[in-house]
Amino acid sequence: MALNINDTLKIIENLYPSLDFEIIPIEETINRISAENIFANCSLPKFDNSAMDGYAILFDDRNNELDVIDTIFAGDNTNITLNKNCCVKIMTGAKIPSNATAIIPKEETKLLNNNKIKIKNKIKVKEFQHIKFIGEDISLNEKLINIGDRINFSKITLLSSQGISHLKVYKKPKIAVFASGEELKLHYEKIEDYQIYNSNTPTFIARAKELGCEVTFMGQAKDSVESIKELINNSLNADLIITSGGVSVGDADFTKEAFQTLDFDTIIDGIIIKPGKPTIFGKIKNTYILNLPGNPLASALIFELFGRLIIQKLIGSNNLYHNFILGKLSNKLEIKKGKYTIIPGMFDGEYFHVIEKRSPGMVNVLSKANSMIVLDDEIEKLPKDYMLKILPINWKFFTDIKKDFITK
Ligand SMILES: Nc1nc2c(c(=O)[nH]1)N[C@H]1C(S)=C(S)[C@@H](COP(=O)(O)OP(=O)(O)OC[C@H]3O[C@@H](n4cnc5c(N)ncnc54)[C@H](O)[C@@H]3O)O[C@H]1N2
Ligand code: MOO
Repeated sequence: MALNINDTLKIIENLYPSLDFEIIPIEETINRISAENIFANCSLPKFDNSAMDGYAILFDDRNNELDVIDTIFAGDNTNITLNKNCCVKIMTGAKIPSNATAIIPKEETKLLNNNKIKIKNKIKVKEFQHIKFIGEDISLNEKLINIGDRINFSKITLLSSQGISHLKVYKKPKIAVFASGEELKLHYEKIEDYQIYNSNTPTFIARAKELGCEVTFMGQAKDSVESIKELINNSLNADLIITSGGVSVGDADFTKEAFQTLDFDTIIDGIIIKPGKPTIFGKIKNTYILNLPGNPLASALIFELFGRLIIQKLIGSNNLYHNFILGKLSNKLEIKKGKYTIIPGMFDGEYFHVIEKRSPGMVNVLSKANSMIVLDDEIEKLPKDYMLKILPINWKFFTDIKKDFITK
């Protein structure tokens, strides 16, 4: 029986695939998911230091002429204490004298002679100004990375600042992809007028790679149970098999039957959603299987809505839910009510423009879209400017239109 969208999401939320890990140099961890919590093993800054090139002084001496007793560079290992009316010349990042209570930038001082300075008139000095204090950035034992966090450049900042060279990350999940359909040919093959190119398989190979998976193309099944079974058997070392086509009720739709003969444990048999209702999800031993419909747009949208969440599980991410951005509908919209509906569109930063021509069998839709909305089954009409919850698909947030992005 077909499930509603919330039950489908709940099933995915409650999958607990077994995840393997490996330990790799941090330089290679980009886009991987951490399999360990990381705590700070040292405070940052490690010692009180200067934020400016200038002079470290005692705040109470700010109106006096000061003797320059030493110079401290970043990296110097010093242990200086200031006496009254003394100061040290100091560089940005250098350890300050233990009792210094202000740093005066060089340009706010005048040199009286080689060894004497005075803060220029009219300069207001605040106690502790331009001092970076021990631990104000990172405190000892602070949690820096959680299990399930995706590693990006800013996590690399944290790891390298702590002298951490290697990280335990989840192994990339193995995804096997194939399609079925007698009419299909691969894009590098010669085709006849009555045949079509298989665009779904390359799509899912590309998308799964983008999402951090190791992907294998398994080939293309003929419209026969035996042919599909052979590909399934060859794919069972994968964590997830993605297929498309052959899941509806046509005389040549054998995907379902082929899986059934192989101890397929059906988890989802149809989703009450448009497009993509005939979607099937299940498991053989430890391999999950997502049978998407053959229609290119239907399969791609179902993959974006549900398949991506399955992949979030398989890569070990702790981000297991869709997030959205609020934006306005650019023009009024009318749809047939009765089913939850996925609608692709282009969000320009303010307005969501529905892609008008969007039949489930089309291929020329998602390349024009960067996002989608999911409408409740009660909705029939939406007015222009209606506030939508927009789910990103292909979202880099650069645009081909020059915009003034400064907040004024
Ligand atoms: N009597 C009914 N017919 C259909 C129903 C239904 O409920 N009752 N559901 C429709 C819906 S909804 C969908 S979606 C499709 C799904 O069908 P299949 O998954 O069995 O897909 P196919 O029949 O194999 O193909 C459908 C369509 O997509 C093209 N296709 C298939 N694979 C690829 C590929 N890899 N690359 C590009 N295009 C592909 C195929 O040529 C067909 O045109 O069933 C409806 N029918
Ligand atoms: O999945 Mo179908 O029409 O809903 O393309």
